[in-house]
Amino acid sequence: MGSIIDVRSVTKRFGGFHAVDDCTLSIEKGSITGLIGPNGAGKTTLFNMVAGTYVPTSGQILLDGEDVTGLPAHELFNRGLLRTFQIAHEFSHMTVTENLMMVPAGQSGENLASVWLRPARVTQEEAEVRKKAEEVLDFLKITHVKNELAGNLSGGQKKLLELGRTMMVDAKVVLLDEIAAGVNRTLLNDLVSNIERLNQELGYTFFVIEHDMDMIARLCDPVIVMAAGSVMTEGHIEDIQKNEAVIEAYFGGSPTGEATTELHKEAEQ
Ligand SMILES: Nc1ncnc2c1ncn2[C@@H]1O[C@H](COP(=O)(O)OP(=O)(O)OP(=O)(O)O)[C@@H](O)[C@H]1O
Repeated sequence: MGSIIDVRSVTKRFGGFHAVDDCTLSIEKGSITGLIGPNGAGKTTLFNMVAGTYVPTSGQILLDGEDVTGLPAHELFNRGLLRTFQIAHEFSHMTVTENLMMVPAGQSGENLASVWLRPARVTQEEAEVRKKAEEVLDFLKITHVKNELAGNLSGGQKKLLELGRTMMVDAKVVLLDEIAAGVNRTLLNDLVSNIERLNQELGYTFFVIEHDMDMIARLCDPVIVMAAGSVMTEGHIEDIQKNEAVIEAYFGGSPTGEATTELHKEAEQ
């Protein structure tokens, strides 16, 4: 199918420290690719560069074959690359439907002048956006909470809403950052199946940073392992969990051994 994201020899330095160091990887179109690695491996820094939050010190990032190195997040958004964020505090006072409806408007640069000058167009657009929000709620099976304030949702429902926000625009690739954190197992199942449906039915590509190995094992293929700022290996999770170098990297990177225990636990199952 070809790649949708290509990271070519990307480095990010903070002072003299290489948080990401000559990193090269590709995300295949239509895949759900996981990114794991011990604490401090550079996963978040890499994500921040792919998502347009940080500009690489050197190297190149391509989105669907086009050079997007250094483009800010809103331009990447317009090209179909989205990242899920926690619902910000100010949005927690808005309903679930309102949270969904503000995604396209907030990004298209709709301003007060255009609202005054072209009220008919705005009304029609609003009706279309509301319809889209209803379709998203239906897809995610959360219509029953559409009038609930976002701040009142459970952790898992908030994650579904975050996922829903990516569906309000035509996403090509979605970056998921620790989406399983704070979600109970039942809602995690809903989350996993919705991500799989978005992938299979709507063709979304997902790039996922996750510490929860259960989530990675169920969802991601392939899995990329980062250590010390660059890619250590890539493959199926079963092979990764048996890889001695990966286990060693987890031991070295995690003095508490927590991450390693997670990795072993999965390998033993
Ligand atoms: N803004 C920054 N300024 C200086 N150093 C930074 C900055 N951001 C990250 N680092 C350093 O870069 C390294 C990689 O951090 P990063 O957060 O990317 O790792 P990670 O793999 O996401 O780790 P974790 O799994 O713990 O979230 C760490 O040593 C971190 O301290």
